Amino acid sequence: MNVLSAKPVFIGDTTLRDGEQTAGVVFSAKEKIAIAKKLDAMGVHELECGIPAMGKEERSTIRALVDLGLSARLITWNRALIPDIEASISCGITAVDISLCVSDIMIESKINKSREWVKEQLRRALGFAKSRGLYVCVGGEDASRADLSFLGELMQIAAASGADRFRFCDTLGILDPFTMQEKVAALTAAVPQLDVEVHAHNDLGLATANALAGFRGGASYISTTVNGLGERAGNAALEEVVMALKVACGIDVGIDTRRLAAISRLVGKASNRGVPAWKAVVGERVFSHESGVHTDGVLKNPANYEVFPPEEVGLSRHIVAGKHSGTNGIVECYRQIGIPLSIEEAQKLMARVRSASQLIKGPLQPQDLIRLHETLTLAAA
Ligand SMILES: CC(=O)SCCNC(=O)CCNC(=O)[C@H](O)C(C)(C)COP(=O)(O)OP(=O)(O)OC[C@H]1O[C@@H](n2cnc3c(N)ncnc32)[C@H](O)[C@@H]1OP(=O)(O)O
Ligand SMILES: O=C(O)CCC(=O)C(=O)O
Repeated sequence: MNVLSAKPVFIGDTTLRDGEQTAGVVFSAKEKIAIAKKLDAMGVHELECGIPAMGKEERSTIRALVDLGLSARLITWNRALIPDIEASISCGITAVDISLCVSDIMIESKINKSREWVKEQLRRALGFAKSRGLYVCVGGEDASRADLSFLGELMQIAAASGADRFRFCDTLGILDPFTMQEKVAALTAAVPQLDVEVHAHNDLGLATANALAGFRGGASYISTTVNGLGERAGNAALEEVVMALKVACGIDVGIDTRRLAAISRLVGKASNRGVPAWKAVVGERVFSHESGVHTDGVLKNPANYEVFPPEEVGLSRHIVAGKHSGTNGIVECYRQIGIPLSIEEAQKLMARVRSASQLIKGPLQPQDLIRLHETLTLAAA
């Protein structure tokens, strides 16, 4: 049992906010409702569901999501501006993320303000939200490039003004997991009274690793999106985070993992961003075996080459006949189409399977296997 398993961990999924911010992606209200219902049914703890400041249409979708009465907490994204928070309240929302730029580069060259302004605006916006009884997460945009002592100061202000948690954002996806763990650990040690969320982007392909590193550093909330959708290279993927916590860290976050493939397909379709066949955890072919040594091992015991059974995430196993097949794999492929083979027959077929696969540059389909089997029978006649 991993030592971390005693620590509570909550998944805050932002497919409907950061996921939809993927350039060119739009979810209809119907799609947002379908995605939210499925995420809720599988046990995701919190859904960041949109940005009320965007306008009437977005607010009407958020209201419809509120009306669903889901078990998951619904939270909206807001700039540290009172009208943004008022727009959230008008949707019936009871939890808000109040976002502030916290790195000097963004404070100076994006919002054209000062650290003092950020501190003051935090007090003002947070004070307003708390006076309206809202659950508040303070979002530290670009926290990974911010001065750590300034972050600590902001977190102290946030805690003293009643914030419920602080979101540490690696907005540009620049951290390595070791640095992520160190930074989050320093902040959770400095301000232990405030829950921390880790929000990791995937610009260097490290989002999932960084999400887990943030958790190891003391974060109790992990921000995810289905399929890792999100700004630029995306966010830490829900399916990767949940399964990595389960398999690599021994932590069950209470999410029904058997529904991961289905939610992945739903979001893939709604976002018009197909899921690559080799996508970690949920790709259609991540439980496909062709290579002789691997297939033989899997047929004897799937645990030889599968980190968890495919059914655990709603997928199934495929044994494929192709260029790298061995005898035992070929016997299995023929067995699956109702043709029992002896080892000698499989050995004879192996060279033909290899050549055919090289010719078509891919795996053999049942009709190809039947045709090759006929050539074998003819040769024997
Ligand atoms: C890292 C992230 O993913 S943060 C989430 C970002 N998501 C989005 O931007 C998607 C939705 N956004 C929108 O619909 C629009 O940008 C809106 C409604 C939020 C704002 O629209 P506009 O008022 O037209 O402003 P515009 O988008 O051009 O510029 C952003 C403004 O917000 C300000 N701003 C940015 N972040 C913050 C913040 N955390 N707190 C306060 N103000 C902020 C900027 O300084 C800029 O204001 P300025 O024009 O006075 O300099
Ligand atoms: O400020 C926040 O709460 C989140 C912003 C965000 O999505 C990011 O910084 O990547």
